[in-house]
Amino acid sequence: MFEPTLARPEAVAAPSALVDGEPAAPRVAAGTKMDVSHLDLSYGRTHVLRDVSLSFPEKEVCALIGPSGCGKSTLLKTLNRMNELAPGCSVSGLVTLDGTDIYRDLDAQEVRRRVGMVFQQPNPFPMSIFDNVAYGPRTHGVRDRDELEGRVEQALRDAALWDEVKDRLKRSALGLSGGQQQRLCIARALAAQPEVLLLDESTSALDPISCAKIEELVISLKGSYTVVMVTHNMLQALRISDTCAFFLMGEMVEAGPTETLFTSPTDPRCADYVAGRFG
Ligand SMILES: Nc1ncnc2c1ncn2[C@@H]1O[C@H](COP(=O)(O)OP(=O)(O)OP(=O)(O)O)[C@@H](O)[C@H]1O
Repeated sequence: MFEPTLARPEAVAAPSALVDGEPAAPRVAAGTKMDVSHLDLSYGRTHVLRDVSLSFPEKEVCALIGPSGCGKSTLLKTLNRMNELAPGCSVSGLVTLDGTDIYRDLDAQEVRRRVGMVFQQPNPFPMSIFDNVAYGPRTHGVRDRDELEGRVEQALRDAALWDEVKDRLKRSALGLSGGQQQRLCIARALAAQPEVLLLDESTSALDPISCAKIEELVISLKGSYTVVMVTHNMLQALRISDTCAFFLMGEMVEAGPTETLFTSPTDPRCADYVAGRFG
């Protein structure tokens, strides 16, 4: 076991700061689900994120784009404190969920329950389809069989997988196709009833049909969840995201409504990237 060396983030605009003895109101705009302010992150001596500030509007999809190694996945992991699991990681700045500082004022387990994550490669547990989806609720103390069954069915329906698996819930999840496995992983994340869903290149390992199903799924999830996704697929970002942020070498270069970012970006580096001239 290693000890994470996470530095306590220095609150830049701590929502819990006292002003004249009264708690200050959260300094995030209405409609903002998560907010990142002046975030810096290093792995040992490698400075990976530099003074990143970015807001994630509630119940919208935000795509993080940029060339390989620019820090997209690292930023994603700071949103549910997964970065703490990497040795030598230190972070400063402020990350809030509904205006609350997730590093100072929330427990890491609570953050990870409220902010779920799905990875690039489908990673179902070697257990039944039912047990995969029930895993989160069980971990959070749900024991009642009816409640568990209800949660599993709802999550599988939300992940557009119920009809394909309802007759084989006791069979191994490893027998599903890659695309089905990834939707199962989304169902597993949804069963924990998160408020935010992080998708880290979650379609890049899939065939085009499975990829299209996940894209449809993400579109259907907005309205219920706030989604932040990392993608290398510009067309995918254009198809399914509402807002988009372009990163380069650890800096957030430009962010805004996806259509604006793709049709009339202000920064020439962003213009070159979305036009496919590099990356
Ligand atoms: N656990 C870690 N320890 C040390 N360095 C890391 C770690 N994770 C990532 N890095 C480094 O941080 C930088 C950003 O990596 P990150 O994975 O966030 O980039 P990315 O934009 O998501 O890249 P890609 O698109 O290729 O997935 C890279 O230089 C990477 O080598």
